[in-house]
Amino acid sequence: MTTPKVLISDKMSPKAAEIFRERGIQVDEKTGLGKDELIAIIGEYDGLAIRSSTRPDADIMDAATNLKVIGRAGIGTDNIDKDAASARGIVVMNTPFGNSITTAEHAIAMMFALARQLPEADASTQAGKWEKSKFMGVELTGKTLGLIGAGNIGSIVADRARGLKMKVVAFDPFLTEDRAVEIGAEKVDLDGLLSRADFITLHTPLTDQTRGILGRENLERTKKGVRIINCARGGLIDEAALKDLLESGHIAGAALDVFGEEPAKENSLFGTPGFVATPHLGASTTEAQVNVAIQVAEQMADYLLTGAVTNALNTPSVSAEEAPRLKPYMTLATKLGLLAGQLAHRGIKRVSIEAEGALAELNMKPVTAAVLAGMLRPISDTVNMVNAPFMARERDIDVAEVRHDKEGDYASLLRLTVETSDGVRSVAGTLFGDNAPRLVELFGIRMEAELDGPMLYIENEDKPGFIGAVGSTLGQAGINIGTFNLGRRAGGSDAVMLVAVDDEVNADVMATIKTLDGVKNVKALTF
Ligand SMILES: NC(=O)C1=CN([C@@H]2O[C@H](COP(=O)(O)OP(=O)(O)OC[C@H]3O[C@@H](n4cnc5c(N)ncnc54)[C@H](O)[C@@H]3O)[C@@H](O)[C@H]2O)C=CC1
Ligand SMILES: O=C(O)C(=O)COP(=O)(O)O
Repeated sequence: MTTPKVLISDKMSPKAAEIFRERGIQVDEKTGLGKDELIAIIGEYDGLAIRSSTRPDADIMDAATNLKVIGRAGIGTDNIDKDAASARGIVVMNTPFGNSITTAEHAIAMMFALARQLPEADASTQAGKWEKSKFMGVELTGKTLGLIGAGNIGSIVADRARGLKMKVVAFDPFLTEDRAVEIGAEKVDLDGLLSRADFITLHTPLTDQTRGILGRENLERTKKGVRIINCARGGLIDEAALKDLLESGHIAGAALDVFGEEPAKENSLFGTPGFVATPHLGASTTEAQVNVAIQVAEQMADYLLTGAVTNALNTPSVSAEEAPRLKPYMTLATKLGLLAGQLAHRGIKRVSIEAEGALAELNMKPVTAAVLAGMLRPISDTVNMVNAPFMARERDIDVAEVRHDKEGDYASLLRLTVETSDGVRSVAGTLFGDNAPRLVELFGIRMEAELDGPMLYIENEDKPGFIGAVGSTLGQAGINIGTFNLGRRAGGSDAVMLVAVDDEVNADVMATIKTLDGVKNVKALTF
């Protein structure tokens, strides 16, 4: 394996580079690159470690011909085109907890800043004005804090706010009543929150559903004198409406750490009375930055060196212990998927993926992803383990995973049962001695075959002389046979043959084989 190479393209704690080097990974740190500059060099790298400034999009990923993983030292991944990454098989991972306390503390700091007008009072005092009567504040005790988004950061904010004797109400469609009780918040709908909250703080990701969640209409429905804090993402609030409502006095204060356009060197809100701004500092503490740098570097190094996947947004997790055990099963799964996909004549409607024996004890999600990647490869040049589950869903393929407790004939077995409009057919395989994948059953017929290189699949009536006829047709065409794998349905006249050939079989030879007496179906396969 060649030494993987990682580019760190945003400012990060030196811990990240240190860890990459300790793990034997080459690392370059080049921050502040323009898009074209990044495109010019990204082809060299296997990994890209970023924060929020680098915005990897489809153009950058097209140039990133070796890129296997993008690691976000932080939480939000709205700066990464995840569909483009998935389509190219690039794993996207983040560090979901490393900066959450720090960000929650920033939201609380912003709340105090608004309640006591700290930034304006500071500027005025340092300007020698001593305007004691101008800066009349409000107490937090007894006030209602409305949380929009009660995930990791929102829950920490709720905990701190309760420590300040505030009443916490939360709007989050995914928050259960039990969890609301646990975090000490009352679950409410958005209207209830807008009408009751004295302070509103946002803690959702930026998605198509949350974009503009505090648009003009919702801002107008807030309680008069409300104070609003946004340490989540700029696109959640309508900035123009916020400015109008601050100027009209309906909103008493707003503190934004994040903006629709960043870096926000200019913004219409700047200078508005009651407005407080910080330059996306939510995650900027020494502690949080060390946490996320260590975590992102460890996760990326694990993936590049061992295949272990942690905190990925577009592919199932695989632990460092599981990765080496799963690897041969993934190869088996891909090969069986390829076989099933190549032999399916019509669109696949349903696939059942069954595990027996040792495999049934392992994490099935990556195995399923590998099956689907193999199965869809005949119809897609771009499918891979990362995007295969999405592609299967897009094609309405129903995917079922089944684990069997019972021991079968093999130490482990993987069986795929594929349903198309032509019927239901299954293939099964196992791992032999040195973890070598082997097919052991094809459409209910027992046979043992390695699935490798170009192969010919032939279904025929079981008649004397048939094998010889196939052999001589291939021989006359100058095609060398590697292995001949035969199987026969018990008691019946159906036989199947998988022939490993050294070279691909051309259309003329295929046509000749199709004319042999007893042939029912012929297909050229590749693995
Ligand atoms: N200012 C900064 O420097 C930082 C900002 N952030 C931002 O904070 C966001 C939240 O982070 P976490 O709490 O760790 O994420 P999380 O995933 O733990 O929580 C997000 C919550 O939002 C909720 N949610 C999703 N859609 C919603 C909707 N339509 N309405 C209401 N709630 C909805 C989810 O159910 C979830 O509970 C991140 O996505 C990131 O954008 C995170 C870290 C630092
Ligand atoms: O973790 C997040 O989502 C953040 O917004 C932090 O952004 P940053 O890493 O400070 O650019």
